Amino acid sequence: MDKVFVQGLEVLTTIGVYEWEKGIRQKIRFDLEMGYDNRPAAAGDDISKALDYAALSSKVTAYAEQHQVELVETMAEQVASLILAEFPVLSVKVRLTKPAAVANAAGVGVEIERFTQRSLKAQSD
Ligand SMILES: Nc1nc2c(c(=O)[nH]1)N=C([C@H](O)[C@@H](O)CO)CN2
Repeated sequence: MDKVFVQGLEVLTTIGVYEWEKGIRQKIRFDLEMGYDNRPAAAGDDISKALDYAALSSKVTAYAEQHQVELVETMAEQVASLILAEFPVLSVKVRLTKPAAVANAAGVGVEIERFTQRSLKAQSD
């Protein structure tokens, strides 16, 4: 399957399980990978047939800035749902890194992958 990706999208938001985290904004980083058929866009050199990674990045940034949660798991799941609902993708992989959460670690976080019913059916046919 073709992919469109967004690497290292940084967002400042309020996220964390501890009380001290609920009154500050921390940097989180998204690496996103979407399953999408790139051939129609390439055939016509046509942005209207492409998955617009700039529009997708803006949506994810606005969502993450405006929604406060405790767990990185929750934010990753919500962003995956947002992308599947608002863009015509077949699948989405969301890797969410919290770069400053754990001393002596370059980053911690989660990675999830979710599929549309359409792509699951195509895989089983
Ligand atoms: N699996 C997770 N573990 C932890 C999370 C999390 O979101 N998922 N969050 C924290 C704290 O908020 C931490 O990031 C603060 O340093 C701890 N463990």
